[in-house]
Amino acid sequence: MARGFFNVPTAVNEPVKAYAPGSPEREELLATYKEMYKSNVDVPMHINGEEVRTGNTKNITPPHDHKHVIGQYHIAEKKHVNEAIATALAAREAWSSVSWMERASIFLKAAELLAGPYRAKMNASTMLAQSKNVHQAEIDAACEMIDFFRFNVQYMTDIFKDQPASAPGIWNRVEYRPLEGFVYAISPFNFTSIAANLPASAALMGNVVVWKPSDHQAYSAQVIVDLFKEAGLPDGVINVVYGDPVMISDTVLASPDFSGLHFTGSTHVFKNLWKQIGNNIHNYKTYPRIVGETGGKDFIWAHNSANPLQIATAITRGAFEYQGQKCSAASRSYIPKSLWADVKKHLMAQTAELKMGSPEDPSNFVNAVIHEASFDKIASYIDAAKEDKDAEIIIGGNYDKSVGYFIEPTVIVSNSPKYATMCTELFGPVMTVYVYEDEEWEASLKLVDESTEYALTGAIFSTDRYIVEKASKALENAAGNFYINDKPTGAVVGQQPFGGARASGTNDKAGSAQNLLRWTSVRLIKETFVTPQDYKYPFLG
Ligand SMILES: NC(=O)c1ccc[n+]([C@@H]2O[C@H](COP(=O)([O-])OP(=O)(O)OC[C@H]3O[C@@H](n4cnc5c(N)ncnc54)[C@H](O)[C@@H]3O)[C@@H](O)[C@H]2O)c1
Ligand SMILES: N[C@@H](CCC=O)C(=O)O
Repeated sequence: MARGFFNVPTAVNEPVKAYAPGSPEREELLATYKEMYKSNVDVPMHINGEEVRTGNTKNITPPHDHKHVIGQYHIAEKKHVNEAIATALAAREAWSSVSWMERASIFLKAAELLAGPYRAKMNASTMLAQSKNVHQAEIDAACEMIDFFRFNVQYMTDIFKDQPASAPGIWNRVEYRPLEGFVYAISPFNFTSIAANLPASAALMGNVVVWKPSDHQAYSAQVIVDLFKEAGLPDGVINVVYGDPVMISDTVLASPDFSGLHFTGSTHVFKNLWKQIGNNIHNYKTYPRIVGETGGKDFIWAHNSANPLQIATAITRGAFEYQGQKCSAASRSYIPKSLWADVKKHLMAQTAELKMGSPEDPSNFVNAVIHEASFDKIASYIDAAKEDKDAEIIIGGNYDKSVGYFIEPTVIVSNSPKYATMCTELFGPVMTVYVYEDEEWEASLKLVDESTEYALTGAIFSTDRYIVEKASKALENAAGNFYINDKPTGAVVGQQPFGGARASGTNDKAGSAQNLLRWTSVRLIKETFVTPQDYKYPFLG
């Protein structure tokens, strides 16, 4: 019961810890990693707050050390998915009517727990099972997740404040109801923070959720569940199931109470889910909300007024951090001929310094790609580039999966702007460069715009403001997150709301009020204080 118009704490970004040698945070994190490496974790599903173990399990193995089993997770049969749906619906009445401050408090508490006692666990599980280095784990699993919780609370109250005008004698108001039914959250392997945010953003707005994490993120998903529980999230609000994504999705999407999909993952999976929802549309009680952030083929475009060292640095960080497994990762570059020799020189120098190996050694900048299927796919494109006359590998090109799924940061130069690796999302540490004639810079912008189906992130480099303006205009639909003189990765909640259009998603901007609005169904209430009792217009006399 609210007895006041409360202000929530002003959201601020969680400072990124440095983990410098000898620092207490580094010692705690590496000790936690070592402990988890030996732990043999048993990850259950979570339905109505109960841990559900089916005995039907799959192993969890570090991508950089895939012969070592660090635990297992339990997978669902159809009946568990139906239980998760029924449980969510049973929890809905209490959760949807509890005051928003109670919901806000839970997620604000989760933010503080994660900033403190859960930080090392969340980061270490992400390093271990998703193969992120210390810095990549910290900016994702700790800071971005904390930011999602804090900023979403603030955005929720900003939304609530948006109220209509009222003419004399009446009071118009809107209430932001949760959707009628339940939300289905499907999350990817690559960002622990996204995995937490997909169910949490819907739950914050009063919805109940069935959450299917990626199999490859199960370890840190368990830490997220523990965090929510300790923060006070009631049983049944977020229910977690693992297993066959097709069976789980078929079951969920067959429910008449399905009211929203919050998806992040690849484009083809999202398109198929959309189609399936369309085919089932006559069965649903309400039109489901569909929010999906999907694939990308993110670009770096440079003009000859740009600084070659800055371009090379943007490629090294933008393409190779987290092994190119960010949806925002740069994977195609367009460089003017007059700058290419310098850019190449800096790129060779920088990539020569990159160390590759287990995240347990913080000096390793590059770790392993997520699983064998991904490794094999990336390796096959590298092999093709070794043969193709249109392509030349100038950096990297080696790979080895004997211990972990390691692929060297690789740079391909292609003389064809439509070469396969200029257009296809590989989701690995591969950058393809197309060198264009300086005077053809306008035509090269057209190539950037038209070479792929995606429009997620992109970066342009120039010191000439006329060029910056022209390129920004020419590429206005080519990226939902557009960067000027900076790499195209590393969006920060509250600063760069994230998402793309075209085949990259519905662009509902994770970490923004726009996203939260999708999880509400507005009820307008008009109350008249002096209710008319005479139907006649004045001119009728
Ligand atoms: N735009 C963004 O914000 C964003 C952010 C992160 C990742 N991504 C994209 O995600 C992809 C990488 O993540 P991934 O490998 O985990 O993606 P993925 O599509 O393989 O899996 C994502 C989720 O969908 C599930 N899934 C897989 N097949 C399914 C099916 N047939 N039906 C229902 N669910 C299914 C998976 O189990 C997982 O939970 C890349 O394409 C990347 O660009 C996009
Ligand atoms: N928001 C992240 C990317 C998330 C997708 O994988 C970034 O901006 O780098």
